[in-house]
Amino acid sequence: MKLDWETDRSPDQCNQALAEWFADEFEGEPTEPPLPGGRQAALAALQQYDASHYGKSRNFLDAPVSQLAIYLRHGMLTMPEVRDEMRRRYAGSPHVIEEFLRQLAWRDFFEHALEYYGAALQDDLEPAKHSVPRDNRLPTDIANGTTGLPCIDGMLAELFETGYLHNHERLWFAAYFCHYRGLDWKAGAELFRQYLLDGDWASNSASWQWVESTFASKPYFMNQENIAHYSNKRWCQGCKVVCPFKGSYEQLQVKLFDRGRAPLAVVPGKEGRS
Ligand SMILES: Cc1cc2nc3c(=O)[nH]c(=O)nc-3n(C[C@H](O)[C@H](O)[C@H](O)COP(=O)(O)OP(=O)(O)OC[C@H]3O[C@@H](n4cnc5c(N)ncnc54)[C@H](O)[C@@H]3O)c2cc1C
Repeated sequence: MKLDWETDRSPDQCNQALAEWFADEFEGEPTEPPLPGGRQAALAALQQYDASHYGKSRNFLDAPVSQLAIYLRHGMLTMPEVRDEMRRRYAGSPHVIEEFLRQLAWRDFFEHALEYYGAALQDDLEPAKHSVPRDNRLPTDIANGTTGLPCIDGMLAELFETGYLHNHERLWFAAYFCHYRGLDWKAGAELFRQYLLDGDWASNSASWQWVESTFASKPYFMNQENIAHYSNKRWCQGCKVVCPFKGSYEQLQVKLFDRGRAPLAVVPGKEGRS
């Protein structure tokens, strides 16, 4: 079937064509994507994105990020195009886009990792740098977004409804999944691939392994202070639950990793690559 997305089909016709094309692949009615698809929309998003405050603000949920990963993931933009456009636009002040290009380089590195490791990237690349066992199920409270923790359920609702999560939310959720729930990163990575519009095999699996410490020298985890600060207290204000993330990094390290076994050189990851 030939699909000409950019020219002769209305959104309704595109949805209809998709529904027929992927009839056995999804449940429910087709829905409008949160971002317009296609090459023209991708180029417009690239041209409109103001990266001048990216370095200082990217870790904050309220700060505008580019959302270009969705277009990169689906081949609507290439990494060299994004890099060159940013370099051209910020030629007079290259330091402004240093952090943006660094993140793009991570994406490039993860694609090389996938090329190098192949299917092995979907399995532990190294032993975890802790000795806490993992359970490979996806618990129903997570699958349904009903864990009872407002922040985690908020992130899950956002994932399910929009197909997007900010990088910091991805890190927090992955740390919750692996370290606070003791679950296998592969089940979490599968959940992300299922719902993220930019879900892929390279950045997704490599990032989950980075959080778990099977592709990094230490596990990444966060505390409540970190979530409250970078989310501008989005969920913490008025939160009534007993917060599992409350405590210093030193206290949480003991709680998460020192369960009667000697931890393997665990160092608290405050920000790391996030
Ligand atoms: C657990 C976990 C799972 C992830 N899964 C995916 C995934 O399936 N697909 C995906 O594309 N990215 C994934 N990422 C990386 C990152 O979170 C997204 O690329 C980014 O949040 C996409 O939003 P954006 O385009 O607005 O990014 P921006 O912050 O605007 O960044 C610009 C571009 O740089 C690249 N980039 C930014 N942050 C990262 C990062 N931490 N690692 C690698 N590249 C980065 C992306 O290509 C992004 O489009 C994951 C990160 C984590 C922690």
